[in-house]
Amino acid sequence: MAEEATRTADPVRTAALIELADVEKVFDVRRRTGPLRREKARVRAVDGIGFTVSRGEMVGYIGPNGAGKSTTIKMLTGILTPSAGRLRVAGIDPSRERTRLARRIGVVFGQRTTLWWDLPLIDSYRLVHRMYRIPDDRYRRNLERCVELLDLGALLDVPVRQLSLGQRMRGDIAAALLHDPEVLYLDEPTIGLDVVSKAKVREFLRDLNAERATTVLLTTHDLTDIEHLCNRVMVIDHGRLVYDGTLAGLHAIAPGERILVVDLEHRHPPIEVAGARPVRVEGPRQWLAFPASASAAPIVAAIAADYPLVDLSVREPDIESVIARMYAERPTPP
Ligand SMILES: Nc1ncnc2c1ncn2[C@@H]1O[C@H](COP(=O)(O)OP(=O)(O)OP(=O)(O)O)[C@@H](O)[C@H]1O
Repeated sequence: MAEEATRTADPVRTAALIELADVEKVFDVRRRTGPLRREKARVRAVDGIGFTVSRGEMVGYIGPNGAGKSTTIKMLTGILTPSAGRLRVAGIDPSRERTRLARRIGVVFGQRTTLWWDLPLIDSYRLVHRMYRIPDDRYRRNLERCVELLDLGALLDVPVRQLSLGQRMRGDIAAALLHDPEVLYLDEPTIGLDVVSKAKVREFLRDLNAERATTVLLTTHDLTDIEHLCNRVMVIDHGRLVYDGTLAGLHAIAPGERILVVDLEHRHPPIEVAGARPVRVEGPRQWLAFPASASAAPIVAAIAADYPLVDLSVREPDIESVIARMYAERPTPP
């Protein structure tokens, strides 16, 4: 895994658009230690991270809650200044030249909107047009393209606060792209969206990357986002980069399990079938775990042959459990 983690620090990769070397971010905080007592403490949110991302890459940046993902993204946009280390985006030091960098990057936060809440969607785009001083023809071209591909036509005159979460997210993505950024940071872009909206957003991002070679750094708790979009994934834990490689490689390090949820006609003792183990029984519903790398088909066929099957579904392991398993298998860092 150490090899994987250093793979991208290769200086030969010259087309690096995002570069971090030994980057740290330390917060000084005051903690309550009693009714009237407060103590100074230091939180090392990012602890010596180094990686590079080349032009046109789509990279997943994942890790448990509090791992340091948002802090990294905030440093990459210039909102936060690193406590130590070197950081460049498109050759620019983000915290020193935040305004210049803003013309080269786009940012979308799934949990927050950058659109004007009370204004119709189109007015937000007009404001972005002026704020970024986007040439008129370029603005029109980009707007038309986003409206068509993100299906925004019927929404342009609707105040943002009346949009559904999925509509708002598509609106936010368009706003982040009107000035043709080279780098797009996406923080949980599919959180809370229904299956159709998720698919739409993913398809749009894939096309954007294919057509414009936009570099994308994506944080998400949804493994399917990574599966559909990223051939590289970086895992951060306690402020340190603990994995940098393919998603398949991550699964291989943390051989997870998938869960088969089986609905039978009636209550039944735990199902016995080769290749899966029963993990839970609740009335007529049973849960069986099987290796993520195995096919569900033979297990499903065997159950259908021997049990009164009504319905079934397969659940992917959530990213937290994949990562948790991965950590359980690796030695604790010094
Ligand atoms: N402004 C701040 N002041 C003090 N501590 C902070 C601040 N911002 C973040 N932290 C701390 O830094 C650590 C990393 O936080 P960060 O928000 O980067 O994690 P994250 O990986 O984005 O988590 P999540 O998935 O929950 O969003 C946490 O311990 C957090 O409490």
